[in-house]
Amino acid sequence: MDVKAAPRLQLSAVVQPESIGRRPPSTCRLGVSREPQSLRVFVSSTMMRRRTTALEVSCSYGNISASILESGSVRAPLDEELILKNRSQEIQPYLNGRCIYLVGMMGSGKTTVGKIMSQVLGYSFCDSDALVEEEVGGNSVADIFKQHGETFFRNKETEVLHKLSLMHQLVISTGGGAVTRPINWKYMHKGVSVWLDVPVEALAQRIAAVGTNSRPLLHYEAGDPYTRAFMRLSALFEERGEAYANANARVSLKNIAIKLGKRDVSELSPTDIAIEALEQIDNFLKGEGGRYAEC
Ligand SMILES: Nc1ncnc2c1ncn2[C@@H]1O[C@H](COP(=O)(O)OP(=O)(O)O)[C@@H](O)[C@H]1O
Ligand SMILES: O=C(O)C1=C[C@@H](OP(=O)(O)O)[C@@H](O)[C@H](O)C1
Repeated sequence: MDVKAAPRLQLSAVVQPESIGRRPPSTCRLGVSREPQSLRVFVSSTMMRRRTTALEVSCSYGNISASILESGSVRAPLDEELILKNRSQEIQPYLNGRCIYLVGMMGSGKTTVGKIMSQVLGYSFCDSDALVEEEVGGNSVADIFKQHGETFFRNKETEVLHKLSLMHQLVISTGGGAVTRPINWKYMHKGVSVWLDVPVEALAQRIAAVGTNSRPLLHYEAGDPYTRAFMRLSALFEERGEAYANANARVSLKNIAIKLGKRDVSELSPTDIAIEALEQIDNFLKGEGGRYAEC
């Protein structure tokens, strides 16, 4: 390899991740260590939160390949960022500004995954629970349940979904029970709905880790946190499984794990799930209305 060519090569390899992010880094430092058949390029920038990403640039007979060795700092590894961006570009013309409604059980990742999707699509993110809380003077969902009861909450949730159905370019994280009222589907079908289908065991693990204070429907069971979350979520899923299947697209974490060769759904990152969500939306939009497309 012509080592004089290395600095130019490093720069193009480094610039690419930034060009697909929101904005360029305010500082960017490069370091190079040279070994016999390869160069290692270390990049750190303030955008990458001052941690270091190492790219390995290797050379054989003039062909150059770059691969990420380690990326502790970037929001998602380079290839995932690219896939996300490509998928979002593919669906934009078909989506045509329609809102995306994420539905799924409590803890299924509607908020976490929804924020990633909204960023990459250039949409705003919105949480229907938070809008209900605003409508009720800033009271938390748990307080609304306590003071006014579930029916009052559900009525407010329906009002909020009605208002949202008149809007565009939003990724909306809906409350886990929004699917139970047919009128809510009338509103959600103004946009594209996506079911995050997460096994109950994984939901229970996530909920047990964060506690049930903000989720009144899970709050009162006795027993250890995992078991009580598991019991309650299983019963709710039994009631609601069919309602979630009204969604236009289904994102099955079990299927993603199989596809990516992971042993368990707990090994999937929110970005893996966002990528699959965009793919399933793509399938739905291009297929003109199949109920949902399997992985
Ligand atoms: N893919 C994931 N892997 C592990 N934990 C996750 C994942 N997605 C979300 N979580 C965690 O699960 C909890 C619930 O996620 P959240 O996005 O709030 O779900 P929802 O909005 O559907 O109730 C949070 O603590 C979140 O950090
Ligand atoms: O499943 C449900 O019935 C509920 C889910 C909650 O939202 P998340 O799914 O965002 O936790 C919230 O709307 C309320 O506690 C009721």
